[in-house]
Amino acid sequence: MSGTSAALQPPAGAVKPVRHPDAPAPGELLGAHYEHCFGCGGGQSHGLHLEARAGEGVTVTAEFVVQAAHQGAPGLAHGGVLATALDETLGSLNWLLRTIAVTGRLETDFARPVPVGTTLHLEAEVTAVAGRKIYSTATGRIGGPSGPVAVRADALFVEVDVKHFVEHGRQAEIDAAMSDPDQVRRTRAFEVNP
Ligand SMILES: CCCCC/C=C\C/C=C\C/C=C\C/C=C\CCCC(=O)SCCNC(=O)CCNC(=O)[C@H](O)C(C)(C)COP(=O)(O)OP(=O)(O)OC[C@H]1O[C@@H](n2cnc3c(N)ncnc32)[C@H](O)[C@@H]1OP(=O)(O)O
Repeated sequence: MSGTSAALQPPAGAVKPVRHPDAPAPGELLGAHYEHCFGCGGGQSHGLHLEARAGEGVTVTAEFVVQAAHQGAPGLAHGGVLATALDETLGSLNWLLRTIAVTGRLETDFARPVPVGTTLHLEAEVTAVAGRKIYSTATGRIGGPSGPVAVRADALFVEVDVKHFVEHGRQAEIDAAMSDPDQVRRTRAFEVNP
């Protein structure tokens, strides 16, 4: 079962998501939203290095190879790391909406153990939008993109202003991000709403 809690049921009046006209084309790699992101950044040696790709509509696909640093039980991925992979994949959907949003709620099902060395094939889509609330769902499959579902999640992301990060982040990292032209360009790409 998944997505059963009332908090993840879109309210009456929710609408279908609209892909932003300047969204990356289907098939395009999205790249990291922040170099030091544990999910997608290249600057975290034990991070997930998850690579997400734009799909059709408001969908993405992503891959994550489970490393020894990601174990919970011997030779098996830690559930929290798998939840992170789902969260990161769901978060990358915001590239297609060109909206900055953070995870408010994430409900995860763990259906099969995931051994170290496995490639987790993820796919995610936005199912509904209600004001600042973005409803989405994701699956992670093993053994190939059409293999059995090992993990799945339903989520509610909440749209925020870039001020959210500037006000809450530690000053040293905020200063470094704001003085990095590439980071500023990437963040601005989200600020233009339809
Ligand atoms: C140039 C320097 C800047 C550098 C920035 C760098 C990059 C920026 C670009 C992109 C990065 C974007 C995101 C990161 C991407 C990927 C990482 C994966 C995603 C994450 O890992 S991200 C981290 C984990 N995440 C958090 O760190 C959030 C902590 N949290 C909060 O910051 C607040 O909690 C917030 C903002 C969520 C809401 O606060 P708020 O005050 O803005 O709004 P409010 O509470 O009014 O909620 C509005 C409506 O959402 C409903 N709602 C809220 N929460 C709910 C819940 N849990 N369940 C059910 N409904 C919920 C309310 O019920 C209401 O609904 P209604 O409108 O119907 O009343």
